[in-house]
Amino acid sequence: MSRLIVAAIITGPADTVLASARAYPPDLAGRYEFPGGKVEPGEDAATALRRELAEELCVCAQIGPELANPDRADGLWPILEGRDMRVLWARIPEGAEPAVTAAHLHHVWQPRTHLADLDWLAPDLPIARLIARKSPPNVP
Ligand SMILES: Nc1nc2c([nH]c(=O)n2[C@H]2C[C@H](O)[C@@H](COP(=O)(O)OP(=O)(O)OP(=O)(O)O)O2)c(=O)[nH]1
Repeated sequence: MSRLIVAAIITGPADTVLASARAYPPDLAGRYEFPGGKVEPGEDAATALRRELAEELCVCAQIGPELANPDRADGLWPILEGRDMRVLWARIPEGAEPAVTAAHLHHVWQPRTHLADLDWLAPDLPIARLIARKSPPNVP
């Protein structure tokens, strides 16, 4: 069975959200995604996401509630290669700038209401559109 992917909606200053341009594979390079990765066996979604954000962005994130897919009872989002993705809101310390590591070419803090204007991985566009219409929750 293919592994679940978890990804973060990281909120930033002035009502922005972090979008990360993938570095690989070549056919996806430069397209934006929500940073995250595969859930390892034995991890829950929040633990996996904290680990992925520490590894890929070198940030210590607080993980908040899920942004469930309104069209599916399990709340998961269908993504590439027939996989499913769980999407969670997240926050990083004020002033922290995510590092660019091997996974990404760069990151942008995109105004939330214009999130869908970026060139997202195709499965992420409906997620970006929903975020643009939603007020972010409080992430303690
Ligand atoms: N992280 C992330 N992956 C996404 C998103 N949308 C989407 O279709 N995907 C797909 C792309 C990849 O096929 C898969 C994630 O794999 P990955 O390669 O980023 O995961 P990883 O960091 O754990 O893997 P690895 O390269 O270290 O082995 O999910 C998204 O918003 N964020």
